[in-house]
Amino acid sequence: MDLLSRHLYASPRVYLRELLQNAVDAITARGGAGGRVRIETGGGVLRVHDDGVGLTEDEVHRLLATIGRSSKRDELGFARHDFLGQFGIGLLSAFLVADEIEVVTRSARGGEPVRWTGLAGGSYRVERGERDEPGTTVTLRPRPGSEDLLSPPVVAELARTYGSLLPVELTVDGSAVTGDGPPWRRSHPDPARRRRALDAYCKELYGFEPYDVIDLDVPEAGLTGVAFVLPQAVSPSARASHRVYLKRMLLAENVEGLLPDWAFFVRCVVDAGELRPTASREALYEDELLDSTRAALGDRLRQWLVRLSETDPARLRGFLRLHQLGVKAMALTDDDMLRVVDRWLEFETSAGPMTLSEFRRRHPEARYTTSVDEFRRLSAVAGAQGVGLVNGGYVHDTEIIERLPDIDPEIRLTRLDAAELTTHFGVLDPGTELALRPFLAAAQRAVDRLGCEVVVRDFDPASLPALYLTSRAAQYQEELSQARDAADELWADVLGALDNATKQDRPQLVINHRNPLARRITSLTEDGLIDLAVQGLYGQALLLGHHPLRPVDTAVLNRSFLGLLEWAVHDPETPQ
Ligand SMILES: Nc1ncnc2c1ncn2[C@@H]1O[C@H](COP(=O)(O)OP(=O)(O)OP(=O)(O)O)[C@@H](O)[C@H]1O
Repeated sequence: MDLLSRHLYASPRVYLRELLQNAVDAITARGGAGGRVRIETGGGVLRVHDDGVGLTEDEVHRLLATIGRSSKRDELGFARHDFLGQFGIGLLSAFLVADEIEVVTRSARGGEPVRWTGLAGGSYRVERGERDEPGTTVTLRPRPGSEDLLSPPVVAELARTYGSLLPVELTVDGSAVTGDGPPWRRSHPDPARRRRALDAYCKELYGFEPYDVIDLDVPEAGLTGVAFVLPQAVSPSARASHRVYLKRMLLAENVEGLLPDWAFFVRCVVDAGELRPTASREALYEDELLDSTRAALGDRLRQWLVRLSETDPARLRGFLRLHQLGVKAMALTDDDMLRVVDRWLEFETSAGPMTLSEFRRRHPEARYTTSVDEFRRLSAVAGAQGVGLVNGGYVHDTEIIERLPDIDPEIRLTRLDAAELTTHFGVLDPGTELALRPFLAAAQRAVDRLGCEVVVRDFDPASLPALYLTSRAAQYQEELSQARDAADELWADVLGALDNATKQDRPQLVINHRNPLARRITSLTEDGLIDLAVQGLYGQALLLGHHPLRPVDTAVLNRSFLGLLEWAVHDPETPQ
């Protein structure tokens, strides 16, 4: 008894739910229509009266006095469809708040009225009861310490919470608790007024005005309800929970797992006839039906979005601004969603914010980067060479871009290899090239030990003196050599063998011949100054491109900065 009554339920507040549930089931068993449940709180006791089917003395012994017995299962032990209860333990929850449960009942099938008194210790007695009409009255006297839970305001609140949508007439001390049933099933003169009523319902429940309201309907689960679209962005990792009624009795206000994980941008209220509760009635039982219901609800949200894209693009854009992460997550597995993203969601591109489909129209051979840094580094340069660049560095973006051929095999958006940009840069004419030979040799010496190669090219934007480019192969080389430094001997050997197998492909420092300062540097003749200037260009290109700085890079940057200062302020009288 202790195990069942104290360890199964999260809170003693459920006692009222269980009593209500039994009363409603008894009314259902009697044929349903016109049943009434009255709760009374006077005189320091709680009374729940129903005009349901009642119990004969025989049934009292069999059903009330035996834990785990229930009239609501069939011969094979399956829950009978129409009832809320099934486990035969619910009444015990009354022992959470009382030491004694009294049931006075008279069966609609005849026989004398009976009084059953159950004690928390496990014993019970059955006597003759007093009752004129068929039905049942359950009486609880609060255990010291539980008075509050049985007090009039708390009882009224609990009755409202659990029972306000029940299909019977329910009153607490004479005031009606039940009304017109689920708000989403009430009839309204026109859709606008219905929408206003549902907005108000959402506000009352969740405290927000919904961005939109989506009707839900999953016949196989006997489910109807509404999804309220949140008017504010939420973290996709926050588990969305929903208000679930089973056969119009509240199951819980925070049920998880009713919708697919990606649907974090809605809060739902649903009533389902066919979904099953766990024994504590605080969560949904994970079975195939819940699985398929979840999929069907996901489908419903998806259809809503696709429809919105066809009928109200402005509203869709507003929605996407709020909830793009959820939509992108959907697009990873869903083709329709991917089309919505392709057509409506703006990405960061070298031509400013733009949808992928629009961007592809303008740049049929566009490229994408897989990190924000790489995009920042190269978008201006790529843009100036006429190479369209999309930033695939934000959450889900690369995966989305790479999935585009699934909706159209013609789509060509390939990953940028920074080294390929140099193929768009102009080479110098042979005369200039020849004249620069001595400078190039000195420049190469200046950055040789930094593992980089110097070239001079002619490219836009002219304001950029130099650009540091790492090809993918060069990045791989760099990672390999860092791993080798950090690895122990065995792994260093293995990694070393790998290193030898790949061809040397070094990062490039591309000096821009179109930039006036860079051009003046290429005409320097003095070795010491070339050293400082080229290392300065190197450091500046690293910083500008947000490349990671190794200790050796920082040292070079320092050295060139101080050296150049020295040059700038040196006294022409003293030899350098
Ligand atoms: N108000 C009532 N009127 C008629 N019968 C009742 C009433 N309350 C309880 N019973 C009988 O007592 C049985 C046991 O009730 P109990 O609440 O323990 O379990 P249950 O409702 O069958 O299942 P669950 O544990 O899922 O609530 C019920 O199956 C029902 O036959």
